[in-house]
Amino acid sequence: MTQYILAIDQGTTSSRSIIFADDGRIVAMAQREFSQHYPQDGWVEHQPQAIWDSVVSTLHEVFDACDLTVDDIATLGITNQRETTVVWDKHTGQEVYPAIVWQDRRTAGTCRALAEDAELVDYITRTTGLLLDPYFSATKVNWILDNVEGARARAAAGDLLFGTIDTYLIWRLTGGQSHKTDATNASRTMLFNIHTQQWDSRLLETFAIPPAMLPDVMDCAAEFGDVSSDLLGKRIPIQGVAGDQQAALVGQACFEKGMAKSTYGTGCFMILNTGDEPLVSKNRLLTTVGYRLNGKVTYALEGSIFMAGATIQWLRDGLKLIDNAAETEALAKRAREDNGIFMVPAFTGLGAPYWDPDARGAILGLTRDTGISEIVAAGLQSVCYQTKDLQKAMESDGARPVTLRVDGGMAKNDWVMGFLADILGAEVKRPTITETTAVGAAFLAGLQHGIFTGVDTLTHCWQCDSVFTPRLTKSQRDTAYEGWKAAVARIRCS
Ligand SMILES: Nc1ncnc2c1ncn2[C@@H]1O[C@H](COP(=O)(O)OP(=O)(O)O)[C@@H](O)[C@H]1O
Ligand SMILES: O=P(O)(O)OC[C@H](O)CO
Repeated sequence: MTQYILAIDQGTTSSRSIIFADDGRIVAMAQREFSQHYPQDGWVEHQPQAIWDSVVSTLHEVFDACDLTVDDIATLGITNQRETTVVWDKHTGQEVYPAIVWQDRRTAGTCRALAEDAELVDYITRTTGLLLDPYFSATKVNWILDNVEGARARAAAGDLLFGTIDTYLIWRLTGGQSHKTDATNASRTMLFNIHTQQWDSRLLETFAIPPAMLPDVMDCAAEFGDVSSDLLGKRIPIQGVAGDQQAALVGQACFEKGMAKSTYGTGCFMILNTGDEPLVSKNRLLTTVGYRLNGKVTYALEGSIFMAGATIQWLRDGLKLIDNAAETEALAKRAREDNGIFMVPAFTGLGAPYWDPDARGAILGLTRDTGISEIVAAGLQSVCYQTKDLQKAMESDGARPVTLRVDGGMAKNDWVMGFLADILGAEVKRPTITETTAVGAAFLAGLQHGIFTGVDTLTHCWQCDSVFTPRLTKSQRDTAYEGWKAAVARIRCS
């Protein structure tokens, strides 16, 4: 008899619930967007209640979209936007402040001040694999405790809990019975020692965070608690959890050292499986937990690009050059080739490997015959050139990606994927199922539940939809990439 798995994918702009059959098929999906709040320049917040409401709505709607009932569901997996920070009262469940989102830069000053201590900066990188940056949860928790009246005293008294979105959802789904996270989400807090797999007491002291606020850290396939029967009418075990980018690594079946995936959504996150050893980057890539199964950690290198699909949104909403993202493909095909136009989409600075927060965007090489097609093509190409930067950084760290699997909204664009293969000089593979984050969460839950016996099951289920093969000669590729590097050099601030 077919077994069914429910996956919650709680992303930055929307929440999805997806039901998978045990052969990997998607049976039904429901999605809800929720509001983004920008209370000040550089601040990004979510209302935890709005996140919760969107999740609960999709949990009901996904059953409306198919013939199954909750009795058909064997297990539940969760994947989530990472780093986003919630602090709540453990007695009332009430958050003390809105969720501070991963994109929020309000703690940049704190990070700059701490960065004067070179030994601390080095300690953070050695211990957590991360860079001292507002992106991660640690300074966000510290900010809440410092800025919400009475919060520090309540935290010291043991009344407040901290969680990333997985933990917050587990807490609410279980009716406040379970305060847990998984090793991938913990590895994005800047409070977690990725070598010992423990919360780090020195960092908790540095960021003045009481240890009692922290969730227990579990494997990605583990017992996280049961969804309370009040919610869906039946208890369902939560048995798989991973941050969304790591869940995509799992969902893309990148289980061998050297396999990489790149997710092209709003931003782009490229993650390379580096096996048992945490490889320390000399090129400002992040070392992170890829997944942890049966207590065994598989490490990964990660490069984060802030503007991927968001560049296309800007072409649509900011410049109004296009009506929808899909149009870009036909326009780019019409663009003059080798036109020497480069767009550097540093709207909020540059991410990996530059980490240049003050850089700002530019379009270079305009001539009288530049038209909309050329500008659109340059926007699409910028995402590929940034991926090339990450590939180069990984290679220079001694970790050449041998396979690149792609997913996310932008991966649907054949022209972009073709150019990506051209500029990387490597094959790019797109799977049939592109909901890879949810696949990863469902797979982890199914693994713990005993529906799947091991990672080999997913390796065999993964199906390729398209392979994009490089067409440019090495010299054409090198010339194009030199042009990109020159353009980036023009806008760098640090
Ligand atoms: N055919 C396309 N060509 C280029 N970009 C696209 C295309 N379709 C969607 N996108 C871009 O992909 C993004 C949406 O991808 P998605 O994976 O849903 O993102 P997220 O999960 O971050 O919200 C949007 O920013 C959109 O501009
Ligand atoms: O929600 P997404 O897909 O934009 O992913 C966000 C990342 O997890 C942030 O690190």
